[in-house]
Amino acid sequence: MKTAHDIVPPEACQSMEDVRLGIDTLDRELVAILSVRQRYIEAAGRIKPRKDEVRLPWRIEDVVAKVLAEADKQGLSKRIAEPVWRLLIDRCIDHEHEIWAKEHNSSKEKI
Ligand SMILES: C=C(O[C@@H]1C=C(C(=O)O)C=C[C@H]1O)C(=O)O
Repeated sequence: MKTAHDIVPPEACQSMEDVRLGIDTLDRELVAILSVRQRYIEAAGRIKPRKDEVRLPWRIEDVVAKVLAEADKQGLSKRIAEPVWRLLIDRCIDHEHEIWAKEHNSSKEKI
């Protein structure tokens, strides 16, 4: 399997095959990273004691601000980064709610 080390750098691409191989390779890495992010969300759902702490507006803004600062440093468009992260966080919070409910209902059953 090709890795990020084998692909043609974007500026050196000469064909759509080069471009698509680069994108498909990076997408696999993004999926791997996002699946680890999802596991941190699952840990949050397990650790947070209260349901009303699952969505914390101050932390959402903190995450987005850090992402936008990094996007600026690394040359990622804010017009791509901001909506992608806001949707990602929104879906992560839905997932965290599901985990929170499972974790907290099953611990009640044990009592
Ligand atoms: C993981 C957390 O829970 C939520 C999920 C967030 C995320 O996906 O980054 C950010 C804010 C939280 O409402 C957290 O509070 O840090």
